[in-house]
Amino acid sequence: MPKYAANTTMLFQEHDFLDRFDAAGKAGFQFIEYMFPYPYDAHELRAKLDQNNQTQALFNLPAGDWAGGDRGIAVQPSRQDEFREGVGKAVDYAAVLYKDVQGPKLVNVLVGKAEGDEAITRRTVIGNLQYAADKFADAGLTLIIEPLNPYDVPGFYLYGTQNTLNLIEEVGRENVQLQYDFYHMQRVEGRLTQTVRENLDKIAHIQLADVPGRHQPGTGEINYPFLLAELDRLNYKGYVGLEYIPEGHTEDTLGWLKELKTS
Ligand SMILES: O=C(O)C(=O)[C@H](O)CO
Ligand SMILES: [Mg+2]
Repeated sequence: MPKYAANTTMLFQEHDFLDRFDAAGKAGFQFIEYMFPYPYDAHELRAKLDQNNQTQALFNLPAGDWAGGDRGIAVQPSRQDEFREGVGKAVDYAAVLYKDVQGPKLVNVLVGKAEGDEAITRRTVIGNLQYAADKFADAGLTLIIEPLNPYDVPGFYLYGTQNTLNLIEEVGRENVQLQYDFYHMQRVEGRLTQTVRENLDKIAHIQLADVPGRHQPGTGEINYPFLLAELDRLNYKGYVGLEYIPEGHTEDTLGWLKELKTS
């Protein structure tokens, strides 16, 4: 069975962020992911994890001015210094959040919205991801790249599995893999079962939400009981991040997971 991680950027918003570790712990979550640790002191976050006997599963590289519309900056030539400074910051946070963690230590990158010449953009994003991968390799970290969907994030540089695998190939580093979000990929390409079957060796992290609406499994078109059983059949032992907008109180949206665990 995969290791299910509560995404506390999206879940448990009934609580202040630091209290979400406790709420997730009470709901039975041992693994925690969220987007950005940076508004908080790393040691403060680590203390919350330790208090709840939890393990950090994932966090993201700094992605620019999120509220201002940035969804990453790795593709923007004019922000190379800012991107590379963010790599250093992520390495510092990982040293605290992933200390003594066994298994892969994952940091996700959203590459951002392209600006200007395609060839320059491509050279920029490959150079930045190679820089990040090399710094991460020194720190024992895995860089994972997440494609999104154009309906939620128009203008983003990276949609779809194959585009992302092509980019990973061009980056050419051992410690760079795919972050596969069932929600985004259902909206872009479908083929969820086939894609996972064909590429599981390249997928370092999986996330889920249903379509439409990005709510909990069972509210939309994706057959999660089948899909998650398929992950078991494929012996996927990585994380599945619960990255959905709860329809109702978070604790009331977890029935599907309880059923899964008892089935
Ligand atoms: O948007 C997503 O699906 C992600 O996973 C990003 O990391 C932001 O949460
Ligand atoms: Mg995601």
